Amino acid sequence: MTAPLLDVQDLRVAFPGRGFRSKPIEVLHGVSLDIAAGETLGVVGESGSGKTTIGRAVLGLVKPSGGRITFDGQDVTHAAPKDRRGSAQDIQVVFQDPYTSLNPSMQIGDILSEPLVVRGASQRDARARVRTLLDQVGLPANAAERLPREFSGGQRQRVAIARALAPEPRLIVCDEPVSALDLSTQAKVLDLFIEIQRSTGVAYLFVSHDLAVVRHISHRVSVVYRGDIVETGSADAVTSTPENPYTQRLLLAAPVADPAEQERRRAQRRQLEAAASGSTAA
Ligand SMILES: Nc1ncnc2c1ncn2[C@@H]1O[C@H](COP(=O)(O)OP(=O)(O)OP(=O)(O)O)[C@@H](O)[C@H]1O
Repeated sequence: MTAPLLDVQDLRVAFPGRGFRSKPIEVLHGVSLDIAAGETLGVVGESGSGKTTIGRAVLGLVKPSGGRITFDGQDVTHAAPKDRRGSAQDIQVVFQDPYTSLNPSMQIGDILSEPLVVRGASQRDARARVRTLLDQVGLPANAAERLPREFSGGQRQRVAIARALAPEPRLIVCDEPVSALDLSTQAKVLDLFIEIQRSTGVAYLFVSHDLAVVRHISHRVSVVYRGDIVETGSADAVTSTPENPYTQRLLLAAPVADPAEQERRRAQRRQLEAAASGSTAA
């Protein structure tokens, strides 16, 4: 078996407690996951379960208190982004909110070319790469001379995706990248992620609270509950016939169009909750 591109073993993260002399609060209690080159792992769970913290640890933005993160064979557990030799470029991010993640005073062309020029590309090469990137994410070439505010939410997210793609990463951490978009725009942006993966072979760590979204985009799915991964499997298995009671409840809580089906799920969920009361989900 080939080694995974990203290997996270027994990851623990603790944040400082609030009051003076209060103990650190552990929010990840030993999370293990791996992602192969070109694969999408969906990470799903309710708000506060620890999904974003997993992504931030992989990016080197929070310090693990235990465990090990290996990227392409290199131990990056304690390396801040600037100390990560090759992998600083190799792991990029797309955040949830395209309204705040782009510098409002910079033209799109500069947002996309700046990291390339910093890495030594000539202005001419950077401009050519910007044209390719805009085309890759379905934006017109003249977008380069415009400001973020001239674009819709979906288009801004396309710019954020182009920015992540600029250094030709091997992994993109996608943190709820479609949650701020309306449903039809969500579908288009998800399809764009899939198309980009087919053409570039990039892998995604795709964080979302929405099972339907992770089902659409992921090869495999890991379910996080209160800082632990309680189930990992193929996207199809986890999102249609989950084994873990917490995943079952998450699935039953997902909105469905048919009111009768909605009521059936509500009743099933009540049963599961009654059965789970007094025990843990894992
Ligand atoms: N910088 C921080 N300092 C202290 N506590 C934090 C910090 N970041 C996150 N937490 C806490 O860690 C836990 C997990 O948060 P995290 O943002 O990873 O969850 P999440 O599943 O991504 O939730 P959401 O979907 O709401 O973003 C939460 O209890 C949160 O309050």
